[in-house]
Amino acid sequence: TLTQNEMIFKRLHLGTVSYGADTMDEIQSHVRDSYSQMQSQAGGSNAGSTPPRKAQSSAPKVRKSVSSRIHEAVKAIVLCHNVTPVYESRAGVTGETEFAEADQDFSDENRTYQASSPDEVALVQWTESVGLTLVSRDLTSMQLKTPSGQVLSFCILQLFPFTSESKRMGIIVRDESTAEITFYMKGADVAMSPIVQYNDWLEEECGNMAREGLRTLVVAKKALTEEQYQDFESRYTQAKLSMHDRALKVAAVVESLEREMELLCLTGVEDQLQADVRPTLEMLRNAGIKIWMLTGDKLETATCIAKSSHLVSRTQDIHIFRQVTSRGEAHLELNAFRRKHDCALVISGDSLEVCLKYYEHEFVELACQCPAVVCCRCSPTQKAHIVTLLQQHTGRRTCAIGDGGNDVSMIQAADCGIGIEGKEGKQASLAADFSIRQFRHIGRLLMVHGRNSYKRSAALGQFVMHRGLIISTMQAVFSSVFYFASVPLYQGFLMVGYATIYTMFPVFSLVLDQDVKPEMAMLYPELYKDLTKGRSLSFKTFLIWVFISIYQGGILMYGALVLFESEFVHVVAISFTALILTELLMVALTVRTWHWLMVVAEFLSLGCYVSSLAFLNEYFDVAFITTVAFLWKVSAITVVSCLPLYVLKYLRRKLSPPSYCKLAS
Ligand SMILES: Nc1ncnc2c1ncn2[C@@H]1O[C@H](COP(=O)(O)OP(=O)(O)OP(=O)(O)O)[C@@H](O)[C@H]1O
Ligand SMILES: [Mg+2]
Repeated sequence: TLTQNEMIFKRLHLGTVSYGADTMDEIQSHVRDSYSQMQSQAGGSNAGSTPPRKAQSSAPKVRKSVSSRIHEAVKAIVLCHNVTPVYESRAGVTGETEFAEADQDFSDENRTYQASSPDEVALVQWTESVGLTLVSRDLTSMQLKTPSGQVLSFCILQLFPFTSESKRMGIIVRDESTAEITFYMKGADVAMSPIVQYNDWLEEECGNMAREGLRTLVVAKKALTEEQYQDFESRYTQAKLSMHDRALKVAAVVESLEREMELLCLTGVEDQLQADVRPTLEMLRNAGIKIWMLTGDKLETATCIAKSSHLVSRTQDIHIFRQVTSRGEAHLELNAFRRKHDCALVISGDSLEVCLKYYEHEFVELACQCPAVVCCRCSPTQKAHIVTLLQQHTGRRTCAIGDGGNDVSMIQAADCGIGIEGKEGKQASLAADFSIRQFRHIGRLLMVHGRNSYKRSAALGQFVMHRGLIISTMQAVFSSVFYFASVPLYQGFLMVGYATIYTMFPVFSLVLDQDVKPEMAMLYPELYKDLTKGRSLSFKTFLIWVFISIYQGGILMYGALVLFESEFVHVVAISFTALILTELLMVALTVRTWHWLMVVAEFLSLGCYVSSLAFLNEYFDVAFITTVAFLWKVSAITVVSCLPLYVLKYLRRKLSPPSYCKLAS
């Protein structure tokens, strides 16, 4: 999520030799050599009567040369994936798509690779750069092009797709020219190391690469004889047809194949940080947001990314939670961690599982005190689990940000899910509440839009309630004065007008209100801290508004009754006019920054009301409305209902100004 997902192949390690960016041309020449050799061999044997298969197997097998190992590794990388080359057909432009397909125009310049995993695309792109190109793929076959332009065809017999749980993927292919069947597999080191044959370098080299921030993948192969494959296939089909525990049985059959595989190579792919990740994380931290990084990556890679993104500052201590498997170990590790202070925590998914099983409460409590937490090798379900756990234990709001399919469950578990749309597809952004294109946009999303959304919804919600409650209070007072007679105070169009054109525009214009300028909100993320206390819309503010509504409703009604004129219509005229004015003034009181549309809305409402007086002679006595007595009575009542609030607001501003006011001054 923090990285661009634009992976670049950086390193290939074969156990004894390692190739970096500057030695890639060596690989290229090795690949070219081995294919030209094969071609000449094949050509020679074709002339004779020996089948090509024989010619190859008779090659010296004693100790594999570096060249052949490179060749094997590159071949494995180019075959073991789920990538499809796609051709931007130029014919498509002229409308001759069919022709282009029949033509099999595998030209290099209009080929792009498509896959759900950007890692795999990087690997296949790299093999293209060293000479072995994947030119086409369909459900059952793959075609490769060698440096000399020859096209090799492979039949895909089985494909075991990648899942975040298994952390590996496999494929069984048959070479069409030699009929050799090979099972290739690649995956995370934790998943692969129990599978491959004994070796003494894998773990160490993996760690070394990961510490540089590279994403590592282990590639292995296993040659299968025809009989072995047939046996496997029959068991596999049977397992797939079974009625009970199908997933388990299928997994068991596949596992039976994943044994003693020949380790071919270790690949390192670089994934750079996105733009502005550091300042964005900094901003979020200043805003009082606690950040947890949950990733499927290896511990070392994750730590490296956490450091380079300044999630953990350079000077900060990092506590790496050791691998634990039992209750006792977890207890010891937790105690060791408890003794450290102000120290970032890095923990792997498996250890986390154990800790949560036995010491859920203690662990969450300790982890919440950390300035930063990194959980690596998390499965998607674990990510979601952590989110729900934090919600339950801290009672805080959680926001989950993710960019891949493996983040969907976490995004859905969080109170607010944010998806980043990009190289890894749209799954995350489709599952999310908000979708952004880059991680850095989250700053503005929270600080500006989040702030406004919260403040405005709070203001609008409470105001709509106030508008309804004040008129109900007036009716209640009116009825009670007249011995609970069921006489409606306002009738017909007065009610309709009150709810619509007289008060609608100013109240709704509150959605344009903002307390802080966007630039200010971005510059001082500390302002966001106030919001996290949830004070804009709480029981307290609700009751305050209820109180205001009752006070104002009471004043308006009693005022009108005290200044009672001989006729009932006068009470209605005075109280209703005062009511409309009160509403408009209250909106003006609530507004923090005037937008020109708000001013328009206020005057529009007032204008509507005044002009409609001409038609309201059914309810009002028009002659009375134009008198001075009417005007002063209305003004007096309005002032009594609104002035105290203005005074209170003024005093509050002076005595305990909200933090944004301090900034503005
Ligand atoms: N296509 C693949 N084939 C084989 N192994 C893979 C493939 N993609 C990823 N892996 C391995 O599986 C591990 C877990 O992958 P997963 O997608 O769960 O997380 P991630 O992509 O590493 O991290 P993040 O959670 O940040 O997206 C990876 O670290 C990698 O080692
Ligand atoms: Mg991923």
